[in-house]
Amino acid sequence: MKKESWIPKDGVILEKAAQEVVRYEGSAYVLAGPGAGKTELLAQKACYLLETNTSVYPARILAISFKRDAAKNLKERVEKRSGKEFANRFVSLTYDSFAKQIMDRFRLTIPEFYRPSLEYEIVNFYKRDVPNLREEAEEPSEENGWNYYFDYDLFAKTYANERLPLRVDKINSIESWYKYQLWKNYINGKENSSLTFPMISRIAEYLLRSNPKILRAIRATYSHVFLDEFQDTTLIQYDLVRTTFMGSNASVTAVGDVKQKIMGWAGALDGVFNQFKLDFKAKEFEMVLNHRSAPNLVRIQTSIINDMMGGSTVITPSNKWKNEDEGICEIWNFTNASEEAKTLATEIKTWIDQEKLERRDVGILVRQRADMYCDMLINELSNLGIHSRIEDQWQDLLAENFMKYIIDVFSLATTDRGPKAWSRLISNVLSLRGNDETESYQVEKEINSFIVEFKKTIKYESIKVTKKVVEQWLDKILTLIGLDLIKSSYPEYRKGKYLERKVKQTAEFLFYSYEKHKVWYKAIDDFLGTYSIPIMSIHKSKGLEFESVVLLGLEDGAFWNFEKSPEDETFTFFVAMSRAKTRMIFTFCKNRFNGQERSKVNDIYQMLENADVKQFKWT
Ligand SMILES: Nc1ncnc2c1ncn2[C@@H]1O[C@H](COP(=O)(O)OP(=O)(O)OP(=O)(O)O)[C@@H](O)[C@H]1O
Repeated sequence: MKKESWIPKDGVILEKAAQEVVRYEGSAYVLAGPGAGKTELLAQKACYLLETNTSVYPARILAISFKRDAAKNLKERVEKRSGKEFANRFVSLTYDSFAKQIMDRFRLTIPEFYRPSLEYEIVNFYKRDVPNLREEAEEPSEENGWNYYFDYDLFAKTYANERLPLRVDKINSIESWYKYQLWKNYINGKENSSLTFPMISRIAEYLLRSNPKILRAIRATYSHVFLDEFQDTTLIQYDLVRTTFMGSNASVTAVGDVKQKIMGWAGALDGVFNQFKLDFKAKEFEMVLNHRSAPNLVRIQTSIINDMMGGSTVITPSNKWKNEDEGICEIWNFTNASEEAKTLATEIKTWIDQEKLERRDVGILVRQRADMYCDMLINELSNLGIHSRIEDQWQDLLAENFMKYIIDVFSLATTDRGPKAWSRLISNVLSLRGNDETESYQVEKEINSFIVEFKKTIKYESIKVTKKVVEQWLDKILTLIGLDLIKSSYPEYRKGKYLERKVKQTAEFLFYSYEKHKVWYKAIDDFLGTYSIPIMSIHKSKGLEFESVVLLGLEDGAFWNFEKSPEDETFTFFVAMSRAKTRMIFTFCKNRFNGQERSKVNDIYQMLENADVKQFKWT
């Protein structure tokens, strides 16, 4: 297709800056607030590049996101709009999987000291692991004049901040000595190495930097690179991107919102947009529309942005709304937590009934510990016949690459909603096996006869459904689809027992849903969360949106780190409040746990007051 004839997909109308970004050929960065359509812009740009052959065949486009479900969502949008064939050239990965794929693929070129064993374990390294490290290593004698007291927290955050190789001759402090020990122990200390993702990123970066041939090959693969949620990129992640693409022919487009930088605690790089601008000679674009939130919410968000950042940003709601005052934002004050739970449950039920909301249209967010903050609410909702669940574990599991096969086979065997699942499944299997449409008859026959049999098994009443039985069914489904192919097509499954572990977890969760409903078609929906109000931490809500949002516990206790990191915590609050399309409720509960105040988070309340957000006292 000619560039001039291309128009955005699905009837989407892009604002002027977004249209320019789609067609801009150089590297660029796009700053835009919540709901501006940053992710949507990347999907549209991918369609444009592929359909107009601006990304010249057979080059690929690489998109890097933070979360697995975000990467999957982006890929699906491109696939839906441009078709599988084009979408095959759109590679959508997380930072972690990008680094891991490079390391796994070129493992043998890594210098011995840093080369992990073929099978390795992925681990985390926290502050609490530092004492173990100290115990395991034989500490050097104290004659060197070093200060033997060091900050474990800082160490755990920065152990991989330096580029490899570590210089033995530069070991001049207890921290640098332990950094070296950590790499040595984790890589070579046991038969199988243990690696954290920051270590994997560092190894991948080192590998590319020291192997120009491999670097050239990777650069030749990608014509364009997209970086989503760029504000949260860490020093280590950025270093990998820079080594891979700075000075290459790839145009790199980074999108993000500095006001949603919520990974500061995890090392998000300050000033990363400026650094990117210099390194990639990138042009700045700014988008000013908010396609998500109702006008009154956009007004409040804008007031808060201007309080947070200074200046006088203007953000415009989209023109789909009828009135300027559409959108509710309120603070609800409670004295005790059981009243809070009862009131919220009753109100949520009213929203669902009167506004015909689906369960998934309501999002309940907490700063942390959803289990502790929401147990009463979960019970009260359940008393009213509304199921809710803490999404964190499901979110990651449902984004697994093998899940689509399992869900479609299961749905086809247990429900009557056939045609969509059927054509999706066949098309996914054909593409996994590298077959073309002419071979579809054979594949359809094979899968159909499996499903006919599977239906009988599932319906067979005397079968006692247990976790083990479900696990066996899942194994059979994956064997039908092609277990080896699944392993070879998705790099995360190539090594170790990760796939087995995830299949086991799927069986466990499916079984749990089955136990609740005792009929499979309901169990599948339950597993997918169709019947549940999602509850999650603000961090997990990044990139998501809901018709109505409740942020439960805008209190000192929940935002306990506010004094130490006011900026991070304010941005976190801002992420929460910008998830709402039409209703945003904050709650404060005086007697939660051992009593709550709002003095530490007073700045947030002040900003809400400045924006004329009203408070209500319920009890
Ligand atoms: N040009 C557009 N026209 C109409 N709707 C749009 C457009 N762009 C995005 N949207 C819709 O607006 C919502 C927000 O889009 P998206 O998630 O891409 O925003 P974002 O900038 O990534 O948001 P955030 O940073 O808050 O996560 C989505 O429902 C999306 O479908």
